[in-house]
Amino acid sequence: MKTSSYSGFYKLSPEDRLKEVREFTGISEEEAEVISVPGALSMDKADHMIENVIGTYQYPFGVGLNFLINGKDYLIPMVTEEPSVLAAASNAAKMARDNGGFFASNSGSVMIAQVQVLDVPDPNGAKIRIYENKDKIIQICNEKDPVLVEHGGGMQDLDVRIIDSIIGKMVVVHLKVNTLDAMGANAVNTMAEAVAPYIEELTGGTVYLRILSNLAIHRLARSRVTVKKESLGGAEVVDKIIKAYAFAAADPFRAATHNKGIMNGIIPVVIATGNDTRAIESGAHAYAARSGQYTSLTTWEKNAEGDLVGTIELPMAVGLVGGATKIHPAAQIAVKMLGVKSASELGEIIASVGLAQNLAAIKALATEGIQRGHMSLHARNIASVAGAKGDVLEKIVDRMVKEKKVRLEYAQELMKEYSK
Ligand SMILES: CC(C)(COP(=O)([O-])OP(=O)([O-])OC[C@H]1O[C@@H](n2cnc3c(N)ncnc32)[C@H](O)[C@@H]1OP(=O)([O-])[O-])[C@@H](O)C(=O)NCCC(=O)NCCSC(=O)C[C@@](C)(O)CC(=O)[O-]
Ligand SMILES: NC(=O)C1=CN([C@@H]2O[C@H](COP(=O)(O)OP(=O)(O)OC[C@H]3O[C@@H](n4cnc5c(N)ncnc54)[C@H](OP(=O)(O)O)[C@@H]3O)[C@@H](O)[C@H]2O)C=CC1
Repeated sequence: MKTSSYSGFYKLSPEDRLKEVREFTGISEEEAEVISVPGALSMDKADHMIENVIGTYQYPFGVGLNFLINGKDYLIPMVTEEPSVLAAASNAAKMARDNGGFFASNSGSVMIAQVQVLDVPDPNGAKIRIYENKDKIIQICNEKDPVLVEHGGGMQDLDVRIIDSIIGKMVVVHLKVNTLDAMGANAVNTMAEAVAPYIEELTGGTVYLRILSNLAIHRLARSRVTVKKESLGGAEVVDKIIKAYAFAAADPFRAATHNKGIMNGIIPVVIATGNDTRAIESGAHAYAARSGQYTSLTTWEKNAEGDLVGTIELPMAVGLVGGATKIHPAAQIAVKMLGVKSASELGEIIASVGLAQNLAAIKALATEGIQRGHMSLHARNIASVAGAKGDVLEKIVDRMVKEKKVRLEYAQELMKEYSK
C-alpha cells in the first residue's frame, strides 16, 4: 500500500489488511500485535485507568481509507460498533480525493477554565479590577504548570462575564490557557483552583466552581471539501444534497440526526486515539446550539462550477499527551498510524472525517435512501447473531438484502433452512 487510496481493501482478509496497513504506516510486527491480538490492554494497565476494574471490553478497530488532508495521505484509525461507518467514510473520502481531498485548519489550542464568583457586591467594579490584575492572575496560573509554559503554552488571557441567574448576578472569569498537545482538563482545572483565592480577594465575593468549559470556542477545528459534481453522480445529486442540508440547517429535529451522522466519523477516531468522547460530544452539540437554535455543524453549497462545497467547524479538545492516549497501548498505535505531530493536526483530521461521514450519509439519504448501503452491511451483523458463518453467512446476507428483510427472525429462519 503506497497511499491511503486502496480499491477493494474490504475484500482482503483482516490479516492481509493489517499487512497493507503496516506497509503504509511503518508500524512494527510487535506494534501490529497490540491491535490484532486480543487482550492488548492488560489488567494491570486497565486497573490504573479507572476504578473498580473487573476486566476489559473490546471493540473492532478498522481503518478509514482514501483520506487526503492538506495534501497528505492518512489512513484513519477508527474504533466503533456500528456497521457501514468505515465504508461510508472511505466512500466519501474517495469522492473527495478526485479533487484534492480535504483542506483543514484550526484556531489554536486555547482552552477555557471557568471560575464562578457569587455574592460580589459590585460586579461591574469587580470585572474591571480583574482585568486590571490580569498579569498577576496569569503569573499565579502559570506557576502551576511550568512544563506547559516551557513548551510555549500556559495561561495567556482572560475574559470576565457578568451572568444573570435564578440566584442573582454572578461574575464568571474565563481563564484562557494554551494547552498545546494536551486536551488540557487537568492543567486548566489546577490553574482555576490555584487562582481562586486571589479572585476572591479582587472581587470581595466567594468562588464556587472552578472547572474547564467543554464549549472550547478557542480550539476550533475546521475543514472544507469541494467535490466535483461528476464524482457525486451529476448536478442533480449536488442539488439533492443541498436540499438535505437545508433541512438540517432549519430544523433541530433533523439537525440532531444530521450531527449524529457527523459524530459517526468523529467519535471512532477519538476513541482510537484514547481521547475523551464526552468532551468532544458536549463541545460539538453546545457549539451547534450557540446561536440559540440547535443546527447543523456542517454547511453544503454549490460553487460557480456547480460542484459541491462542504465545510465543518467545531470545538476539538483532543490531546496527544496525557489522558488515555499515553496509557492505552492501542491508542499509541493509532497515533503512530496517523503520524501526527501535534494535537491540532489530529483535530484537523478528525474534523475532516466528520465532514466525510456527513457527506456519505446525506448523499445516501438524498438519493437511494440509507437502507441499501447501511442495511446490507448491518445484515452481516444480524446473520452473525443468528449463528451463521462463512459461506452460509454470505448466502443469508444476500437473501436478506435482496428480499429487503434484514431481521433476526428471518436470519434464524434462513439458518434453519441452510442447516437442513
Ligand atoms: C455503504 C456505502 C459506502 C455503499 O456504497 P456503494 O455505492 O455501494 O459503494 P461502492 O461499491 O461504489 O464503493 C465505494 C467505496 O465505498 C467503500 N466501501 C463500499 N463497500 C464497502 C465495504 N463493504 N467495506 C468497506 N468499504 C466499502 C470503498 O471505499 C469503496 O471503494 P472501492 O474500495 O470499491 O474502490 C454507501 O451506501 C454509503 O456511504 N452509505 C452511507 C452509510 C452511512 O452513513 N452509515 C452510517 C450509519 S447510518 C446513521 O447512523 C447516520 C444517519 C444516516 O442517520 C445520519 C443522517 O441522518 O444524516
Ligand atoms: N470536563 C472535562 O472534559 C474533563 C475532562 N477530564 C479528563 O482530563 C484528561 C486530560 O487532561 P490533560 O490535562 O490533557 O492531561 P494531563 O494532565 O495528563 O497532561 C497534560 C500535561 O502534560 C504536560 N505536557 C508535556 N508536554 C506537553 C505538550 N507538548 N503540550 C501540552 N502539555 C504537555 C503538561 O505539564 P505537566 O507535565 O507539568 O503536567 C500538561 O499540563 C482526560 O482524560 C479527560 O477525560 C478531567 C476533568 C474534566
